[in-house]
Amino acid sequence: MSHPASATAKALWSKACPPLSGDIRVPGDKSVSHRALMFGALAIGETVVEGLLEGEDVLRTAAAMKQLGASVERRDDGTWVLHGRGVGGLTEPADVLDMGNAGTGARLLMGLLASHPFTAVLTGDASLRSRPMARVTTPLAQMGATFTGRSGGRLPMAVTGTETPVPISYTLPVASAQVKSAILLAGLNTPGETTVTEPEPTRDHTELMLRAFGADVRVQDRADGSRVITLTGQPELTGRHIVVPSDPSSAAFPVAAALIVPGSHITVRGVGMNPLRTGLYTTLREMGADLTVTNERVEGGEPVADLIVKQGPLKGVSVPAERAPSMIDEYPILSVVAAFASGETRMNGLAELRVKESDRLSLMANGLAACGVTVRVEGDDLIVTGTGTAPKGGQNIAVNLDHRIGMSFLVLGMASQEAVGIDDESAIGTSFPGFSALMTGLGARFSGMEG
Ligand SMILES: O=C(O)C1=C[C@@H](OP(=O)(O)O)[C@@H](O)[C@H](O)C1
Ligand SMILES: C=C(OP(=O)(O)O)C(=O)O
Repeated sequence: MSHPASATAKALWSKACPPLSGDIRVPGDKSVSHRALMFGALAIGETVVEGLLEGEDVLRTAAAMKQLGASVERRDDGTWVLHGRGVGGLTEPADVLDMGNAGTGARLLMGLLASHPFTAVLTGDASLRSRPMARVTTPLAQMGATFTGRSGGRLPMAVTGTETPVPISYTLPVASAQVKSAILLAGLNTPGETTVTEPEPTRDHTELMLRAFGADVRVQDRADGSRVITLTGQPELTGRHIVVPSDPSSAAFPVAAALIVPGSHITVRGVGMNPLRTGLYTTLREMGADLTVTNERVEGGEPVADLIVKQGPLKGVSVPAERAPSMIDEYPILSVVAAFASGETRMNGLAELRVKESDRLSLMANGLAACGVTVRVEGDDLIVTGTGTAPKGGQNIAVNLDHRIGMSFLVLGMASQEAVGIDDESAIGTSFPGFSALMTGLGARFSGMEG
């Protein structure tokens, strides 16, 4: 589905640039930031969040938690302070909750609301209003919540939580941390044990952070690779200090740029290295990338490391479908890197890419083809064949309200023969505020005009 650009749309062009160099840090992790705000709003006492991502998606979650009765303030030093309502203590919002572009914000919030006995209405931008919500409403309805949305289970949607939620045991039909988290968040205000079984492990920030706040969350890894997560309902969550690591999904863009712009050498500091998030980095190393993971440490309970990246020759690889959950948001930028590698890169099992902020599978395939890259889609697989040389470029791409599509094509332009443009730079602010300034600081040549 195509969406018109936002009202604040601003075009941006990217052209071939000199070698990138510099020592940078990217903004905080989006997944961790959403959860820090939601759990802080449910905890008793004060929660202080350092390094919160101040991107549009997360700011929408902050606003929603305020509308639901929590105290959420930003201090002048950039830390965020919450005083929560206690589990089950959220209150009916006086107005619609507008979650903007954020699938994570909307779906996790639907989980929270499912076990609070009042009605709230959720909406979002044209992209979020086109995304499927049945994946969360189906299990949450089993717990007792009622949903009245548009056809196809889409936003705007009224969520009426139940006063008497029942715990469920649910097996995810798709690998989705958002669905898993929505059920666990509903389970917080539900008596008894709520259990989610995931066929393949997905990012576990909800489990880790809930435990840190004081909940009883048990995780069992089964021999067949599946994982069973059990939450004991109605815990008392206690406010805590959270340090948000830099987002590995954002770091992917400067890392990719440094791999393809000739002569580049950069360092990206303090990147989150949760093993359920690092599939891209595994893949890049298999492609022969000169990528060193160094200074591994634990900061604020999360593994982080510095990444040292140098440009060099890359070769095509086959990325197994089982790796998708650990790099689901990184396929757009991987497909750009693949366009500069020698030979075929086959990215297997990307059905979920079709229901992100846009149909990322089609947008990347069509945009890369327009830029002169040999690319095809077979079923749910994306296959990019590179020649080890720079693609032509020379296109203006409609990003369709999708930040990752926008950043991916700007990175492509940094090393292609002709400039590459995007129609809407503002979309990038959902996950990576300051992207353009940070990349320009490394050496990127971005401008409002073609050429
Ligand atoms: O739980 C999360 O924070 C996220 C889960 C993923 O979505 P799915 O659960 O739909 O795979 C990912 O694409 C999204 O950016 C963030
Ligand atoms: C898919 C993404 O986010 P969300 O689902 O939260 O909109 C993303 O950030 O790439």
